[in-house]
This record gives sequence, C-alpha cells and structure tokens, in this order.
Amino acid sequence: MNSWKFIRNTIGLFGSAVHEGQTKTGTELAPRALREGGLISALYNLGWEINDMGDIQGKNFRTNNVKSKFFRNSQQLGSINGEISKRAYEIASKQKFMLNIGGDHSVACGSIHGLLEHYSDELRVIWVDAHADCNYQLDSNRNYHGMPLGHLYGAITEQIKGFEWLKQRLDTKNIIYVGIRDIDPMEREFIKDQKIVYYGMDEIIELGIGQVMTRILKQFEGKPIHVSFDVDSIDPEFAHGTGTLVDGGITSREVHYLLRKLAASRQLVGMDLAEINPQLEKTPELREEFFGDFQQIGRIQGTQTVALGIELIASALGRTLVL
Ligand SMILES: NC(=[NH2+])NCCC[C@H](N)C(=O)O
Repeated sequence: MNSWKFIRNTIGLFGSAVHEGQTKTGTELAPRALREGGLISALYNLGWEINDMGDIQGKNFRTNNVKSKFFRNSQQLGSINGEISKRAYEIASKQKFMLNIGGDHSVACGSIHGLLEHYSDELRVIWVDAHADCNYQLDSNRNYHGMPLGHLYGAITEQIKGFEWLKQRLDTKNIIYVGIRDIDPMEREFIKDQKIVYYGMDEIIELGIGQVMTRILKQFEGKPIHVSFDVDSIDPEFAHGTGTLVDGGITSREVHYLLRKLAASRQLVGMDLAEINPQLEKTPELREEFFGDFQQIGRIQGTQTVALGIELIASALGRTLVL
C-alpha cells in the first residue's frame, strides 16, 4: 500500500539520452548504464510498479544545425525538451512518480515544465547542484545545461525556435538550491535580486544537513516536490564521472540523507538525475557489490558514479537504512 501524498504506487520512467546541453559526449550513455546496472530491479524490489517508457534519444532530434545565435544546439534542445515535457506531463497526470534519467542538466527544462503543466504553481523544486543553472544571456557559445532555470524563470524572453511549447514559468519563490558553490556573476546577481533561497556549502556546514532539511521541508510543507539532482553537487571524491567537477561538495552520506528525508516526507512527485558521464570515470572498472544492503534493492553494478546514481534514486524512492 502506497502512502505517498500525490501519487499512486507507480513510477513513470524514461531516459533522456542527451549531451547536447554541453560540449562533452558521454552523458547520453547514462540512462543505459543505469538500466544495465540494475536500476529497474532496484525500484521493483522497493515495491514500486514501473512503467518504463524507454529513452528519448537526443540524436534523433538533430537538426541541420546552422550555428545558433542563442546557445549551442538550441533548436535540437527545444525539440528534445518538448518531448520530455510531454512525457513528464503524461506521467504526472496519471498520478505516477516522474523519473527522468539524464542526460546533461538541460533535460530538466522539459521535465519541470511538464510537471508545472499538471501541478501548476503548487509545484516546489529542490535543485541539488554545484551550479545555479540560471544563466539567461544568450550567446552562440553558451551551453544550455547552465541555463534551463534561466529559461523556466522567464529571464530569457526571446522566442527560441524549437521551444514554442514552453509556456509555464517557475516562480523563483518555489525553488530552493542545495549544494551550489560555482556561480557565474550573472547568476549571483539574479539570486540576490530574486531572493532565491539557497543552502550552499557554507550553509550546509554551518547548519548541518539535518537542519537544512528541516528548514526545506517546513518551507515546502504540504506541497508536491520535485528534486532535480545533478551529481556534480556531490564531492568529486564520491562522484567523479561528471563533466563539470567542483571541489568541496556534499558527501555521499549527506546526499543520501537528503533524499531519504524527501522520501519520508511522502511529498516527492518527481526526480531528475543529471550529468552522470560514464566516459569520464576515473576508475572505469565496474564496482560490483558497491555497498551492502542487497535485501532492499538487489545487486547493483556499475562504475563509481553509475552505481551511486542507482543508490541515490533508491534513497529518493524509499530505501531505508534500518527500519
Ligand atoms: N548542470 C551543470 N553542470 N551546469 C554547469 C554550468 C556551468 C556554467 N555556469 C555555465 O553556465 O556554463
């Protein structure tokens, strides 16, 4: 029996095999690596029904790319995110949990947009990331994985070909950043002006992750919550396989705690897992028997960051430590 507040006992899952939001290839391989590593059986073992919709292949949306003046691969990313948004909406409207496996973080534009179409301004977002991803100045050399929130906040006002479907806006009052520590000047100003609530590394150190979660859950009390999780929020020691490493991050025990707390709130309705790049792993050999509790989720296989990714999703979806 499922006691989650806004959803039935089913996960609507899809991969977003996308690397076009930045310049390194490899993030498009993550959905497959997570599946092969045992993600589906882990979720099944936690008691979920799974509606696996397969992967959206970014490469199938390739356009005759004349260099975009807005940002790299703008039209292609517009079509990809339009498809992601459609799927996220379809999943949410059937009261299922929306699980979007990236892909670089550009894929959160579509998933959050789709959730907003269903939950409207009730939706709350926790953005766990080393970066704020709210750049909004357009330039042909920009990478959209640093911009999806700039777009969703409405700070990008230009009509961009491919993004005609983008209608919803995310109110800056309805998001909280966790783990940010590498912020561009434009983002800094924006966060300050908009008074966006954040728990960067200093706040996490000063308050402790326990108090941070207490405050977040109080602020978002009673509302449906989506967590957009970028693995570069985690210290590179625990998650090396990602393209924009930033030292001094959250530890693996802290992020698992954060996600377990969200699960325990029963308010979670969606998750993105972004920026895992299996090609960039320092130790590419598989880490079988990553750590212990196979009763709850079964056997996991993968490189360091892939295996951790599966465990993170499991923490968000009800894996517990003792009882
Ligand atoms: N999701 C990410 N890893 N984002 C990194 C963004 C880095 C930088 N702020 C940029 O806009 O290019």
